[in-house]
Amino acid sequence: MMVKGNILVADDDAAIRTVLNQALSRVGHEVRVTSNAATLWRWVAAGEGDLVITDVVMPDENAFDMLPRIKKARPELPVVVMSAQNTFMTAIRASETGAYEYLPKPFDLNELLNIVNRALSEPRRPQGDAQPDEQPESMPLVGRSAAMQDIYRMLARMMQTDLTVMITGESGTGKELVARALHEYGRRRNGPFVAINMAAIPRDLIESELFGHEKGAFTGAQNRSTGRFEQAEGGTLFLDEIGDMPMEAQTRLLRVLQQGEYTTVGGRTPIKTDVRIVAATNKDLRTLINQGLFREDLFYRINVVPLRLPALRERSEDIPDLVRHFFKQGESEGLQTKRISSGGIELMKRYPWPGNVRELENLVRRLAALYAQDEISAEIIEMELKTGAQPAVPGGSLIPDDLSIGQAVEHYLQRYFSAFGGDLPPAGLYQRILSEVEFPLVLASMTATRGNQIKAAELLGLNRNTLRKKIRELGVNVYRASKQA
Ligand SMILES: Nc1ncnc2c1ncn2[C@@H]1O[C@H](COP(=O)(O)OP(=O)(O)OP(=O)(O)O)[C@@H](O)[C@H]1O
Repeated sequence: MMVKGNILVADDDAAIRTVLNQALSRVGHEVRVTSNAATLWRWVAAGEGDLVITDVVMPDENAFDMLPRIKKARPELPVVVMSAQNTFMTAIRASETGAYEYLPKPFDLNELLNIVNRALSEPRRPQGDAQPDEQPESMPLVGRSAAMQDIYRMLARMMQTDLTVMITGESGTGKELVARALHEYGRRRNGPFVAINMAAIPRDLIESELFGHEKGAFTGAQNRSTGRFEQAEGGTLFLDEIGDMPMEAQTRLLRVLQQGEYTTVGGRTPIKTDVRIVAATNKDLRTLINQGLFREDLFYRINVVPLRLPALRERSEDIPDLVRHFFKQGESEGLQTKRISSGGIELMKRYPWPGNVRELENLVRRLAALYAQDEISAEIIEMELKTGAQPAVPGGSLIPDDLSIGQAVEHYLQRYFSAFGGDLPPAGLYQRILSEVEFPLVLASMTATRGNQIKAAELLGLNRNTLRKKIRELGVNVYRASKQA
């Protein structure tokens, strides 16, 4: 159902005013438009309008500076903020200053109409306190692609809540970074952020790590120990690789989520807990549920807000920003800042990045550390990316079809050594080359068996546990198709 309202529009761009005026009037709203902040403020102060749509940067005032005043004068007036500066911080500021919704420009008119309709039909209540916060000097998340815009908006919304967030995405897409941002910009920022990686802890110790144990609870438990839940009290607990959580620990976790309390291993007294849970996985939990390895009821409890981080190849337009960001980071640690030639950037945009942002970060650091020249040429990028390139890349392979594996490696090594002139490459070459061959091998086998580890192990002639270990070490990820968000 469409609710009609009186809408105030402020934007110094006449074309946007016209478009909004027409679109909103057509569906029956009353619309008033202005090109400046002063007029908008006059209307708002006079009690006019049921909803405001405003641009951020206007000639006389920035909407973010005006928003606290609007919220103070008219706490129930929803304000939709539009901006062409589509960064993480814009979304965060919009949310912190109490904007109803943030829309990166260019926006979709239908989306805007939906937001307007939603804002006008929701029961009126004041949203979020305006808290004029100091701007952090650096942004935690880099990238302005449409895919990242969606993430920023979702994050901005989630920061004002304590809802459980479930982050999915391939290895290296920034799941941990996002979990930290949720904490550091959210309302629990003054509490602790505690991270625990289920894949990195021996399975039989996970329960005790999470919930703590009493003295003598099991062999080797010589003292009482606090768990991560207790350490995270009042803050955020990040459960990384939650798909690797053993069943018993899952049962305990479910109880915490249902009842807000838990007992330590070997303990009797229930302990109340106030912890926000953020979980992450690069596995498809639905597959694990089907295999009986993950509790379905727990899944529904933690999948309250699913957030799917895009793979880097789905947002290759962010690569130049990321490259600049990582060179700058390296610079603050004493590495040389460099540029990558436009041809080099093009190659990087076509590369599939199986290790996602982490792989890109490593490459940029390697370039900063290993090469003397200011501008990194396309040839160097081609050579550096070559071992990771997979034959079936859309847009063309970098390796000729008729090359054997041995020839390809030989070819790579020749160019690799020559890139160092007379010097030797860094130590550890044997393992590096082997794992670069292992990666595509394991990935191809897992893809061919559609992620079935038993079949892939058989195909490779490896023990299942060995394969599991390799998958983890190499960061192989085959659950590409799990679209959830
Ligand atoms: N949008 C981004 N902007 C800047 N840096 C990023 C971004 N995304 C990821 N990174 C960087 O890439 C690296 C990998 O990110 P992170 O560890 O958060 O990934 P992950 O998805 O948790 O990986 P895994 O599943 O392997 O644990 C980190 O160094 C992180 O700082």
